[in-house]
Amino acid sequence: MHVVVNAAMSADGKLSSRRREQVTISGDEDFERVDRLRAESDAVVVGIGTVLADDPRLTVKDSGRREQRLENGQTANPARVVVDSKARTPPDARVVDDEAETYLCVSENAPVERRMDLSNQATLVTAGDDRVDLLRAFATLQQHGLEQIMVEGGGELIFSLLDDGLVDELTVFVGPQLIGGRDAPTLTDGDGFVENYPELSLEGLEELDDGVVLSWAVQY
Ligand SMILES: NC(=O)C1=CN([C@@H]2O[C@H](COP(=O)(O)OP(=O)(O)OC[C@H]3O[C@@H](n4cnc5c(N)ncnc54)[C@H](OP(=O)(O)O)[C@@H]3O)[C@@H](O)[C@H]2O)C=CC1
Ligand SMILES: Nc1nc(O)c(N)c(N[C@@H]2O[C@H](COP(=O)(O)O)[C@@H](O)[C@H]2O)n1
Repeated sequence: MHVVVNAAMSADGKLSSRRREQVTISGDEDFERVDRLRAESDAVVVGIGTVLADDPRLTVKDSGRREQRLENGQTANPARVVVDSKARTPPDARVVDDEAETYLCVSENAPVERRMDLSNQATLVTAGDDRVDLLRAFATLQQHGLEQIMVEGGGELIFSLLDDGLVDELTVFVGPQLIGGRDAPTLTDGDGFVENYPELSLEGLEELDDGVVLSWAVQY
């Protein structure tokens, strides 16, 4: 399995504002790059915080790319994965519509009723008692044939994946705005590291739109 985290942050490292509403940070060229990356992936992963905040589709936008996937014997869109311990994904969320297959990673303690409600729309992967055990959940996703994984956020999930040593590459578009706010989500939230900080080795640097795309390999 190969895991790439891709996100867009403001020049001061924020993924969105303190209101936790979706903020457009990428420009057209970066959204094209993101669409290419989605089209090259077997699955696009987000946390439940992102689903509740953004109601994302996580589909490939360009029809030519979807057709190319079909010609390659793949589904038109990559699978979508939501990390959602308590099965809080709303049944009418776009991420569980019929545009693509969806996996919901839940914990053992997710209410049975909510799991039942969602089980017609998504494949449930149960891992962890109260919180999703990412190592186990990702191992199960791999058993389902999902090898090339793109994680889009948010900051809580990205931190945990780094903490568990699951991230191979980190790609960040740094956009030309400042968002600020001590409570605004950053690229890596969670508890934060106090030692054994993951180290990054710079692999690429590209000017796009009015910002820059930085690509790193993660070294544990
Ligand atoms: N600019 C960008 O590129 C992007 C921006 N965003 C922005 O980020 C914000 C959302 O980010 P955030 O609030 O951090 O939410 P996340 O999407 O990171 O989801 C976090 C939630 O995932 C659940 N979860 C389950 N298991 C784990 C685990 N092992 N580790 C971590 N989380 C786990 C938790 O909820 P529970 O316990 O209930 O399961 C947790 O609160 C929004 O404002 C959105 O707009 C999001 C993506 C990309
Ligand atoms: N790459 C990128 N740039 C931004 O400026 C963004 N705000 C995001 N957000 C991510 O994209 C998801 C929306 O996807 P759909 O367009 O609905 O398919 C959103 O939920 C964030 O994960 N990304």
